[in-house]
Amino acid sequence: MAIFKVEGGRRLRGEITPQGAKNEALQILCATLLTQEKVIVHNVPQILDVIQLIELLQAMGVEVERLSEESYSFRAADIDPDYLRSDDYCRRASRLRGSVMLLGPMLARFGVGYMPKPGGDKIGRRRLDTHFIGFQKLGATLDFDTAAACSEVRCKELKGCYMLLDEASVTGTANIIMAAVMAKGFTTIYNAACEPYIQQLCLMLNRMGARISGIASNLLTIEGVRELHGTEHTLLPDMIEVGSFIGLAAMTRSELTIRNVSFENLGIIPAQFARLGIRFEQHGDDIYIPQQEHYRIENFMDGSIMTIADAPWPGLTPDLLSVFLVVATQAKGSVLIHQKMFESRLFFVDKLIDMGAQIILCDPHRATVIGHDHQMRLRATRMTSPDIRAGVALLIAAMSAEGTSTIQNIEQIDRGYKDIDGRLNALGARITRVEE
Ligand SMILES: CC(=O)N[C@H]1[C@@H](OP(=O)(O)OP(=O)(O)OC[C@H]2O[C@@H](n3ccc(=O)[nH]c3=O)[C@H](O)[C@@H]2O)O[C@H](CO)[C@@H](O)[C@@H]1O
Ligand SMILES: C=C(OP(=O)(O)O)C(=O)O
Repeated sequence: MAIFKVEGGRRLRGEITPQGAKNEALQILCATLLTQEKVIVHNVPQILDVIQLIELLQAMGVEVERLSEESYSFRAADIDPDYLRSDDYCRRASRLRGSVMLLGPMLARFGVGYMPKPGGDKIGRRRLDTHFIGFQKLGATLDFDTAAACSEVRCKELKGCYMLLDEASVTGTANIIMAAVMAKGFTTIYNAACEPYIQQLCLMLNRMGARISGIASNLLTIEGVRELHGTEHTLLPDMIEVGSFIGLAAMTRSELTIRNVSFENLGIIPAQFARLGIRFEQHGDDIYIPQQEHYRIENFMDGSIMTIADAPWPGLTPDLLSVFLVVATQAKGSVLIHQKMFESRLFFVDKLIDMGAQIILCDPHRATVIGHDHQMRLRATRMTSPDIRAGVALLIAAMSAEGTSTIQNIEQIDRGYKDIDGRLNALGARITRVEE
């Protein structure tokens, strides 16, 4: 188990380029199972979740070739569906959330898929109803083996249909799309998630020969085709990393340029940071954040206290609320952070309170933050990273704090952020990785 020792109070300076997007990578890598031809993927981030998914694909029989540091080719010509019943598969698949998206492609191509309870962040209930109801509507049967805690989906032939999803689940939508691309006839998915990563998946599938229309909206129509072919795909920059770096720059009063952010795919994220009073400039596809001593949270137009809340895309992604929360602790003014989707994602505020932040956890979903306006520095402490995003929020807190903090369980951060210590140290941070 490794820990970070973080020397706080250092200002950073320079340029940083976001990694390829974690949550897009997980969808795209699963989609490579949909064809026996070669699929080349560029900008693949070297993070734990992605590495584990690549290893899992290899164990399933996918030929994987690393073409360069961040480019891979995948060829799923010789898949053994029976391997998915093995303990080895269950052990590997249950390490990450993204493995749930193996189900749709397996069902589409081999008529069967198995899934143990997936891993991922422990941030509250994370149900899979949307996935399974979608598969059932397409004609699959679902069996749950209680003893093995494993679900099996099976079908002879998938048939297109109309479905209105009970919620705009991101991985659920991706899974149903991948199942439907080779189903017979037309599938219509209403209340589909439509975030850029889903758009990217649809664009890639269309390049492979699928017929998906309505991309970028919440109403997708898919005309099933007999087979899909190989293609090449480049992952978008990780918008959660971009947001984390904006927050980091503000909190540590640093001057940073974030390169090649794909601004048009950041949606409401930059505007929400602007409402916290953080200034930045868009230079082409870069974001420049000048050094700023203070940032003042806006009120709503009627004078009431600002709320920052998550919502399905094009609303604000829940994955950035932990970063917004930590950044607000040094803003001027107050804000209510409302995490609507997950019920256990705000508990990490206890640590921030220990560090001297003024936060009231109103209930599991809402926290009120009263900013210090940098009049009082947070105090260094020892803490544990509970999930990827809280982990990075605690890292940001530690980097702004007075003294040296220790962060345990940094594997959680490594799941989603590539070489975060090395990349931030190159900008002037002092983060030491220690194996314990
Ligand atoms: C591997 C991956 O891509 N993980 C992301 C994916 O997880 P994942 O696809 O698992 O998350 P879902 O979109 O299914 O839903 C997340 C949670 O939000 C709730 N919910 C969802 C949709 C909705 O319209 N209303 C609502 O309340 C669900 O009940 C669930 O509790 O999307 C989440 C929501 O953006 C992100 O936090 C995760 O990082
Ligand atoms: C919740 C997240 O990841 P996962 O769905 O993989 O647990 C995340 O990326 O913030």
